[in-house]
Amino acid sequence: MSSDQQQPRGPVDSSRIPRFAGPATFARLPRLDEVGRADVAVVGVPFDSGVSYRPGARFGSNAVREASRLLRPYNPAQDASPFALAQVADAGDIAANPFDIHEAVETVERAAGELLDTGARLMTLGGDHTIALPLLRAVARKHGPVALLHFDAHLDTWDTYFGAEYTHGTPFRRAVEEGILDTSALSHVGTRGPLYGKKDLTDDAKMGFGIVTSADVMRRGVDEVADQLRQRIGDRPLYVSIDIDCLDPAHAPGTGTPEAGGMTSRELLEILRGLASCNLVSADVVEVAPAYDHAEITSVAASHTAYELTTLMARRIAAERESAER
Ligand SMILES: N=C(N)NCCCC(=O)O
Ligand SMILES: [Zn+2]
Ligand SMILES: [Zn+2]
Repeated sequence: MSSDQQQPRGPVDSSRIPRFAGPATFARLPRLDEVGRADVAVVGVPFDSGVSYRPGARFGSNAVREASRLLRPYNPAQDASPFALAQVADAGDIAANPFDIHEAVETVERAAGELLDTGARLMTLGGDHTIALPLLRAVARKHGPVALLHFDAHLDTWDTYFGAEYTHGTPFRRAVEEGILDTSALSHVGTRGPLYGKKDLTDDAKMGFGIVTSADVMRRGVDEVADQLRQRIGDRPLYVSIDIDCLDPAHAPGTGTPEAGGMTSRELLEILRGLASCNLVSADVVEVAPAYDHAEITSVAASHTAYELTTLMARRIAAERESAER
């Protein structure tokens, strides 16, 4: 860090103020309005009007914030202190219309674009998976078509539900149609469970997606999977979208469309750590529905997932700053 730069303001000191006291921001970090600008803006999108089964992900953003109180400032798995490497701040919530999906999608795209215009990378806490589409639109407006790494039990490349084009099962088909994804670097990880027909898979492959199923992760192991993903992504601008239902219901019961046979939270976190060299430009963690959770199992997993993603972004920001100063 050059001497003229201010040190980032980190989390509240949990040895002085108990971590269960005070309002919850992500990881007890300052609010964006307290620090002015951020390198990584953690933003909530409490929207779940695009779900096909159990509702409730609108309460996910705040559940993840609450569960993130126990996060600590040093990440040993990545040997990095993310909140010292970069200014990470909680940007609050994007208020989207729960009764009008088209309007909500526009609101999320506009608000995300405004945050990106400040130079921040986004760590978004959902909300249901519908919100990935406007987030990708905003990111692609800045970076051009991006590589996508999508962790999910589901493909989310279906066409419509009840005639609706914007739902949590359709964001990535829309994104491919709109040309905002780099179709040479699209991967699903954690895929499993029953489909409507084989065509779901052939359509998905035609769009350019590669699939690493949850069984592949178990058989091949996390290091080999991460190596393969890293090779496919290269140095392209990368967006990572994590549907918490990529985890087994034992690791993430609090979600709207659970499927048996999923990854463990340990596998997810390890694969993410294996992406350390990638140019992660923004990310989301979605589909946490706390009403079906127990003992914060799901929101704790989601908060640690967001912490690993934030660490990846902070490390990349620090590396870019160093190479610019050289
Ligand atoms: N994105 C999530 N979580 N689920 C999509 C499931 C769509 C369906 O009900 O077929
Ligand atoms: Zn899913
Ligand atoms: Zn999904």
